[in-house]
Order: sequence, then structure tokens, then C-alpha cells
Amino acid sequence: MYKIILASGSPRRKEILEQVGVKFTVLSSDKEEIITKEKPEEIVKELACVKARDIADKVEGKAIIIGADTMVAIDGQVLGKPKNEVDARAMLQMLQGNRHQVYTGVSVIIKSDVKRDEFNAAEDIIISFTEKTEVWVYPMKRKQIDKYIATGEPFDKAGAYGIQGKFAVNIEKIEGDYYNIVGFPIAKLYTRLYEEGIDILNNGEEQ
Ligand SMILES: Cc1cn([C@H]2C[C@H](O)[C@@H](COP(=O)(O)OP(=O)(O)OP(=O)(O)O)O2)c(=O)[nH]c1=O
Repeated sequence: MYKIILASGSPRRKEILEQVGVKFTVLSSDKEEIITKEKPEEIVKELACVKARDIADKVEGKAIIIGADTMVAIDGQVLGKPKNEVDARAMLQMLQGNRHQVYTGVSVIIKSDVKRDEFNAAEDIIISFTEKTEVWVYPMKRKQIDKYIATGEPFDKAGAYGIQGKFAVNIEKIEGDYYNIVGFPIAKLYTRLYEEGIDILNNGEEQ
């Protein structure tokens, strides 16, 4: 039996794992997120890896630690969470009437309890990937953007919107995994781990 640990404080990621029936605990990382990469698909993987590593170093025994990070990209710009209202308005102004990409990077560290020798712990297995979803947003007037900002929804979300919330009325269409936009590409994670012989729906035990 593995302990499954979600290394993220995002309530959305927790909800998605609960929805499919994974038994896990949450230990969120407070490590500073320093970006050294340029491409969004690399940045999200790097940040997911920092979160998973931070928690993996703090837990003992057999464990599967899952880190994730979500960002929005549009016209060569990468958007994280807005810092304030002005920032949120600028982001939503860019996204309205346009197409953008949402990237979520996932990093999974599988810690075994088998020791190589009496001094060294067994090597961890690391699986990491990025999932991309294309999103088209209908044109929005300044008044609509301001009303949306007033709901308070933008502030803890990459790109300043939540597709699962009140922003749903502005989504024209998506191409790719919906759950990836909400912050966690659950199907890709489940499938990749299953290929490795790990079933997260069964406490990580092999099928
Ligand atoms: C685009 C979009 C993002 N989001 C959220 C998912 C993520 O929680 C958040 C991006 O922030 P992240 O930095 O990926 O994650 P987090 O700060 O919430 O949690 P932690 O760092 O502890 O892992 O944006 C939505 O909820 N809906 C959306 O439509």
C-alpha cells in the first residue's frame, strides 16, 4: 500500500481526486516558486516538480506524491494568478474574444521503502508530463469584465478566471481535457501511472 499525497493546496485538485475516488491526504508545499524555464509547458512541469520534491523529502515510507501547476498562455505571454484587480482586468482583456492555451504540469514522485543498502534509500521513480487544452473565450465588454472581477473569482486562478465557476458563460469552446483547465489532468495522470503498473484508484497497488 502506498500513501498517496497531493502536494497542492488547490481546492480544485482535491475535488477532482475525490470525484474519482482516490484515497489521499493533502500536504501543500510552501516552497518559493522560482521559474528558470521559458516555455509554458516547461515552466508548469518545473513548478510541479518543486512542489512534489518538497513534500517527498518530508515523508517517510512508501508514498506517491503528486505535484501540479497550472498556467495560461496567450500570444507568447504566460499568465499566472493575478496580483490585483488591475492585473486581473489586463488578463481578462487579453483573453476575451480570443483563443488561449491552458497548461498543467504534473510531477509524480514514487517513493519505495525498499533500501538499496543500509545507508541509501531506494531511488525514487519520477513521472512528469504537461497537458495542454485550447480555450476560446467570447468577446466581453469592459462592464462584463468588471462585473466578473467583482465576484472575486479571478484571484486564486491562473489567467484570472475559473471555467468551473461564473466564467462558464464566457466560454465559447474548448479542445482537450476540461479537467486540465480546472488544474488537474486526471485522465492522463491515471493512465500514465496505470501504464507503470500503479493504480491510484487502488492505493497505488499494482493491477
Ligand atoms: C484556468 C483556471 C485555473 N484554475 C486554477 C487551478 C489552480 O488551482 C490555479 C493555478 O494555480 P497553481 O499555482 O497551479 O496552484 P495553486 O496555487 O492553486 O495550488 P498549489 O500551488 O498549492 O499547488 O488556477 C481554475 O480553478 N479554473 C480555471 O479555469
